[in-house]
Amino acid sequence: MIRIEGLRKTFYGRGHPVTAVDGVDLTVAEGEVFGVVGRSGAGKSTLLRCVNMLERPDEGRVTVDDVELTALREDRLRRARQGIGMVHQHFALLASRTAADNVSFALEVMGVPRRERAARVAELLDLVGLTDRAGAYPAQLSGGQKQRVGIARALASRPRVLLSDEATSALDPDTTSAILNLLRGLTQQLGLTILLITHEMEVVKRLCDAVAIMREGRFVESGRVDQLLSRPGSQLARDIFPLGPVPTVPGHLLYDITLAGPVGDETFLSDLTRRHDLDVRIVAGAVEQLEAARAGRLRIALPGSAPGLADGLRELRAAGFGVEEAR
Ligand SMILES: Nc1ncnc2c1ncn2[C@@H]1O[C@H](COP(=O)(O)OP(=O)(O)OP(=O)(O)O)[C@@H](O)[C@H]1O
Repeated sequence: MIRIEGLRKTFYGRGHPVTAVDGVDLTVAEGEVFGVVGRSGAGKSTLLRCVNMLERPDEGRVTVDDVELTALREDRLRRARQGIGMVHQHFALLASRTAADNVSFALEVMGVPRRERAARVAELLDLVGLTDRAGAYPAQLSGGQKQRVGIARALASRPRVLLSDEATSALDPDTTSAILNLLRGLTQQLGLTILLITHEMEVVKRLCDAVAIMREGRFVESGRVDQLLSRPGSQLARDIFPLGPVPTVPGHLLYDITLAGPVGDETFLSDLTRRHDLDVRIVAGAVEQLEAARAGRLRIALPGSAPGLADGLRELRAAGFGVEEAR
């Protein structure tokens, strides 16, 4: 549904040129939620803005729903953009218009006749669960309600693709959770494809099927969440399940075990004890049901001199667990 090939964008301001996006390839399948995560300045916003061509890339191709946007002139591009909705971190609502009128304004801009607008606005507000606040102004709405208006407005043109720029970053955890549920529901209900940028691991956990970690304009890791988590040395696993500083446990060696996908089974601990006579201590850990898979990481301490140690670790790796010495 979205295909990005060899994308590059450099800004030439005062001082050094900054290559914000430095050769990115990305495919998002229809109905998939793809998250790009990374710290501030990694190039996430620039990448997103290149997808709807608010920013013209210097190199590379962007194809959305089989239309190559990078090949279009401005007039055709304007039409193609209607197939791409955009949700913003700070909602970008018009303060002088009610929730209903904010959504209606998007329809007006698209040239939808006045007599059709009211019914469509009602339908959109219902979709985001905001029918009872239709007449409220943005200042009278909570952050979550404002974002619901933002989402309704983004869906006004019946887009097949939604771009989300930190949609939940300004919201508290409960509201974030409700908005993530709403977005997940919309992918199922409307068959939407979502490309989102975020710095919140919660968004990856609750919403994303696939993810890319962006650093200095490049993807350092990308793929389906369940597959990335089960890859040895996965940065994503470390980011989602941070285990903190490594303590010293006298006489023991510490290992970080990653469980994901089919190996969501924690009986391995009792297996290590029973079959290899290892005294296992759990030092830190978290296991959760994510949208993409059941996954987690455990830091365990094993006696360094135990005869069964090498066999036990070999067996864990053979069973598909990620096993690394804790660092
Ligand atoms: N219009 C611009 N002119 C000059 N430099 C820019 C412009 N837009 C972005 N940059 C630079 O490009 C780099 C990437 O910025 P970008 O906003 O894409 O990163 P980001 O990962 O989205 O960060 P944040 O989450 O803070 O927005 C930064 O070094 C930024 O200063």
